[in-house]
Amino acid sequence: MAAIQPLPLPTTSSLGTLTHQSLSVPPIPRRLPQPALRFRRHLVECITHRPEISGAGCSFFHGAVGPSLADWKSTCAILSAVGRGEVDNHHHEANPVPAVVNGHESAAAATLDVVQLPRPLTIADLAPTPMHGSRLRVAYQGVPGAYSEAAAGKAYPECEAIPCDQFETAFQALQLWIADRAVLPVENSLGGSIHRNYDLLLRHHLHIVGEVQLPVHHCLMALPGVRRECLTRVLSHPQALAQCELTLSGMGLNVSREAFPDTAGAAECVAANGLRDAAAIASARAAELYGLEVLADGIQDDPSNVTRFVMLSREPIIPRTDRPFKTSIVFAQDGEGTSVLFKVLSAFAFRNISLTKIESRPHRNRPIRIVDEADGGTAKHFDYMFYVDFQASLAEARAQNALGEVQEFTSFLRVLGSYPMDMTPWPRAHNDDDGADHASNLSSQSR
Ligand SMILES: O=C(O)C(=O)C[C@]1(C(=O)O)C=C[C@@H](O)C=C1
Repeated sequence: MAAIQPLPLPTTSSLGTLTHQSLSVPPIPRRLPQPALRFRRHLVECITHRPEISGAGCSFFHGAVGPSLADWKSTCAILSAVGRGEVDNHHHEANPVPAVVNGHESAAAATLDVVQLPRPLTIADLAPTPMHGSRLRVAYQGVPGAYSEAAAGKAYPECEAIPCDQFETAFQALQLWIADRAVLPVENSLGGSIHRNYDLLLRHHLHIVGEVQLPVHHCLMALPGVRRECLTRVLSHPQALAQCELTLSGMGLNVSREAFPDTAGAAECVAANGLRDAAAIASARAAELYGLEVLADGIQDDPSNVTRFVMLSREPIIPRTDRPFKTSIVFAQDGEGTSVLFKVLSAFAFRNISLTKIESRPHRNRPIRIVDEADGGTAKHFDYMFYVDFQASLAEARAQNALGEVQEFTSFLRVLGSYPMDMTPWPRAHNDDDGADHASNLSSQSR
């Protein structure tokens, strides 16, 4: 039987972040080990069995990262060493441990040179809760210091936050049991909807089990000692750049805007590359983590800037009626023009069910419908998928009746989840009601 060698972990600019590539596992032959499988086995083992990786002091799969850039880098060094087999690899060579995720043998077990016979299910296989430890593993997009990491911590206090390079990676990590939950942004009060996640929600069969609303408070940060006059560019997530556009222009900076996959990644880039002409827009925590100095605090165009995140799970929760619930659905219209939409919306209006959100996305399987076929099909209608959030629990008869009616008018209807509303009281900003105060406070901080 061939000995299984540890594989290097993926190297990206943000070491330790799950990448989309690292999750794609090719089809499994019956006997031959494959690099991707060995990597996945190694990755799964990192998460489940290796105290030096998953324990305290290592931030690879954790929300809790040491306070400084040095902590983060030493973590990366440990991980690279583990990847190269420099740390504790006797364990791998002599006695390969079957990779197990939540009580299931992972696909990596198929690499062993033995015939795999089906084994009977045990009670442990049926348990929906994690079997690997007490902490829930929550996938988010970005690197430590990203707002999404904070949202994961708000949604699941004490969780292990797993950084992922793309939204798609976070969906996959959950689907492949590498994570137990995912927390992903869907809309921002200034920037609007995060369309990519709406499309991904439709493509994956996961369930919304909750929501969190996170106040987003942006800082402009640069290397210590860099002055505002030296800046020629500002790096950040496009949403963050959009949320600060007016303020940035008002600050009189002559800077280009450069998009990054996440705000904390932009801060890390400024720090790691010693960029003295660049600033990043990110959280105060990112400034602290990557050793940057805050030049201006609270630069979002609206002091009560907030991003709404959804919490995803492989299993739905059972809807209840003892507290306010929201239900999210997606449907395709099945008829001409806007009358279908009118009928669908009236199903909710007649039952006094409030809608909290409506979003339309191109119907990817049928983006355009030709009408007027008799005349050679001149007129084209764009076809859409509609996403609607309404304020009721699926356990309520009025919600069930409304959906029954919606089904009559639509060709496709899916419930994405019925989940408790985030009812956390809104923290009132000290200068909430006075935009002028906000502006003057800003300029004094940024001097
Ligand atoms: O870049 C980050 O820090 C993120 O968590 C992503 C994200 C987003 O996708 O909207 C989340 C919250 C803020 O609205 C800005 C960016």
